Amino acid sequence: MTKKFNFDVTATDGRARTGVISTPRGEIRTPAFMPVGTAATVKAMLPESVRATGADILLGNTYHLMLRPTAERIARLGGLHRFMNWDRPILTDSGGFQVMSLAGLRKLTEEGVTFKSHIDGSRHALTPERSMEIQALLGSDIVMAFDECTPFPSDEATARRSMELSMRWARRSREAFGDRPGHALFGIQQGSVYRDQRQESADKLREIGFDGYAIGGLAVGEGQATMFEVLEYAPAMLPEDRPRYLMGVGKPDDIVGAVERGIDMMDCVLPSRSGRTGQAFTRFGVVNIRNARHQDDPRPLDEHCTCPACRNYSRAYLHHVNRAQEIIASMLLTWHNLHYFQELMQGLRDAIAEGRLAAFVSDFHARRAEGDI
Ligand SMILES: Nc1nc2c(CCNCC3CCCC3)c3[nH]c(NCCc4ccccc4)nc3cc2c(=O)[nH]1
Repeated sequence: MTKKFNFDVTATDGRARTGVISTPRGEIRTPAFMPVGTAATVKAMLPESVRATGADILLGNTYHLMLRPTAERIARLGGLHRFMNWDRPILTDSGGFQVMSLAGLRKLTEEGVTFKSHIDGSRHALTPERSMEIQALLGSDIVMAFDECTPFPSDEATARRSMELSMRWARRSREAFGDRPGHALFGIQQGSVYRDQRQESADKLREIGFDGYAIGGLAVGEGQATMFEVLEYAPAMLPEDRPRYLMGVGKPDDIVGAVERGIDMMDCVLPSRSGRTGQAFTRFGVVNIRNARHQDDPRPLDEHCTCPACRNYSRAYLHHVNRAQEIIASMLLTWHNLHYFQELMQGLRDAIAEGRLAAFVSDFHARRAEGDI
C-alpha cells in the first residue's frame, strides 16, 4: 500500500496517454472518468454499484457538504470515506464554482466569497484557507485549490482580473494546504479563451508547484468547438509528468476529444443527472426512454451492454417505470450510464495502450452516425 501520491505515464499515442495515479486509498487508471457524488452520494447508486461500473475515484463537494451536514460533523463521524462507505480515492472540488452557480446573495472580494445558503438562507464564507480546512475535515485524497471559474464570455480585461485573483488564491491554497503526505493538491488553470492568459496562469501554477493541474473555466457555455480550440494548446502548458484534469466534462464526444488532446481526468454530472431524466447513453447515441416508441419494445437498451439494466430489462420495462416515476427507473438508467461512461474510458485506455486511438475514435464517431436507435 503506497503511502504517497504518485503519477506514472504508462503509454502514449499522439498527445493522448494512459497512466496510473497511486494514492494510499488505491490506484486510479487514467484517462479516468470520475462520477459525481455531490451530497456524499452518487444519486440512486450504492457505493458498491458505483465501483461495479468501473469507477476508481468519485467526487465530493465542499459547497454542498459545508452547508449540510457540515464538514465538522462529517469529521466527527470519521470523515467522508467512512460516512459514505467509499474506501477508494475521493476528489473534492473547492466550492467556488458551486457558490457562483447555486448560492444566493454572493459577495466576492480579495478575501474570498460570502453567500447565502440555497438550503436555508444562512450566511457563509469561503476563502482559500476555509476551503482547504473543509477539504481536510472531509479527508479527501485530492484537494482542489480555491478558484474563481471565469464566466463565459468575458472580455480580456475581465478574464485577466479573474485569472490573476485565482492565481493569488492558488498560492494561498498551497500555503494553507501545508504538507499532507499521501494527499494531493491540484491547481486550476484559468484564462478563459485567451491563449496568453492560459500561458501566464500555467506558468504561475508551475511556479507555486502542485501535485496535479486542472483546466478550469471551460464547459461553461463556450461550446465544443471553442473548448477544443483551447484544448489544442492548454494541456501542453501544464507539466506533462503530472495529471491533467479537465473540470466538468462532459458528453461522450467531449470526453473522446479531450483525451485525444492529452487530458487524464474528467468529471461530469451528465451520466447520473440525465439517467434520472430518462436519457440513456449508448454507443449509437442517446436513447430517451420516455419516448412512446419504446413502450412495446422487448429489446434491451443496448444488446452489447453488460450492465444490470441491459442484462435483465426491456426498453418497454424501462419506459414503464420511468413514466410511472418509479425509483428503480433512476437506479437502472444511472447504473447503465455510469457503466457506459466507464466502458468508454476502458476502451480509450486500451486503444492508447495498443497505439490504435485514431481507429477507436473514428469507429466511435461512425457508430453514432447510425440511424434510429
Ligand atoms: N473549481 C472549479 N470547478 C469547475 C467545475 C466543477 C467541476 N465539477 C465538480 C463536481 C463536484 C460536485 C459537483 C460537481 C466546472 N464544471 C464545468 N462545467 C460543467 C458543465 C455541466 C453542467 C451541468 C451538466 C453537465 C455539464 N466547468 C467547470 C469549471 C470549474 C472551474 O473552473 N473551477
